[in-house]
Amino acid sequence: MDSPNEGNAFKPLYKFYRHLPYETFDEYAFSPGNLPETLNLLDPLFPEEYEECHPGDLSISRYAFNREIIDALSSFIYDSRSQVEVGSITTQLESTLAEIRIESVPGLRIYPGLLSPEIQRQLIVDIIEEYLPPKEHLTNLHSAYSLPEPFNLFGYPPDLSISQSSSSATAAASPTTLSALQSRKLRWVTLGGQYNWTTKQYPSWEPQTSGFPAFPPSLTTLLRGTSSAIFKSSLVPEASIINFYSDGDILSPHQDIAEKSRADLASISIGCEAVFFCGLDKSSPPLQIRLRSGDVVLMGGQSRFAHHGIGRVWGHTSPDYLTEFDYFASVAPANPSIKLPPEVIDGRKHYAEWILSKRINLNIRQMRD
Ligand SMILES: O=C(O)CCC(=O)C(=O)O
Ligand SMILES: [Fe+2]
Repeated sequence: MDSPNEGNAFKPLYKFYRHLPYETFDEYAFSPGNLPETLNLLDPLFPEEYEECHPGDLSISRYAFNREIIDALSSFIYDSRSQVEVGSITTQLESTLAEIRIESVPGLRIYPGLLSPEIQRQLIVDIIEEYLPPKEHLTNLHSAYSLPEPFNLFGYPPDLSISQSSSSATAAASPTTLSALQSRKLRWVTLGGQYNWTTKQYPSWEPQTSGFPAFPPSLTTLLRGTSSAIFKSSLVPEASIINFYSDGDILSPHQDIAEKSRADLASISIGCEAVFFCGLDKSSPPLQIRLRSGDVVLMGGQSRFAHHGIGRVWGHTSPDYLTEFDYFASVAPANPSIKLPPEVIDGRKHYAEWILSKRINLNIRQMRD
């Protein structure tokens, strides 16, 4: 058995980033040459800075956003919400799309800022209003608490009391409030094939059988579209874990190996900034990648089973286009035939404030070949 610290080159980096002020992190990202050798921070928006210190380790491709790409990205909004303005998605036509590959972690691909502000806002609305409420979509809270049904994170007064679940074997969960769930207690929700965190397995039943929540169609549209137009990836989205992070949170190093497929894993970042660690083995310092809202990371090839984790999240670093209330008021629901109850519409005024200090990560997986 591995002794936890021996040969673990990730550990000192967690320690380093833990108390690093955001301003210093930001400075380091612009001057990786000034960093101690183990700190090779890659800022995907400015890969040339990194390339200067690690010549030959990056390959950077830049493409113009063409019609096929824009159509693929906007179909996420168009398909389900036919009348919605596409806004800045079309302005992306004038910009370029970067794909960054890293020699030292083969198969890893980074697409900085791929998802437009519209898509990010849509995802936030869908997560709160479509993905969290169904009770089949398990969260870290279900085993400990009796959650209101449907579980609308902002659909009830914040002081709503949340009692311990009767089946909860743990005395650890004392009664709490909705506002505590919003601020730190909600850590993850699972979509599609429900990963079991205890057995570390996916269920053996097949999609389409009863009790198996369908993978959200809107997310499938987004992933399929981008996979064919941009990623050239065969990923079939079947299961997703959505992580909710707050200021200072980390995610310990791990490998995602429960899937019986080598298909790429797609990972979307929304909200606050983070540093992502990724390396093929634990005994060498991992690559450290600055992740911002709208960035997409694909873990394919050898990197699919790489060791990775989140070194730290910095609160209050979400972009302005997510933190203004007005933007959320106008987002249509994924399913236009569902009329939103007034308390959900009213609750939207809290989304912008919530995302100001949150990082959301959606990682999307194929369970088996
Ligand atoms: O938050 C991230 O970017 C990574 C999340 C992750 O690795 C996981 O949920 O397995
Ligand atoms: Fe992971």
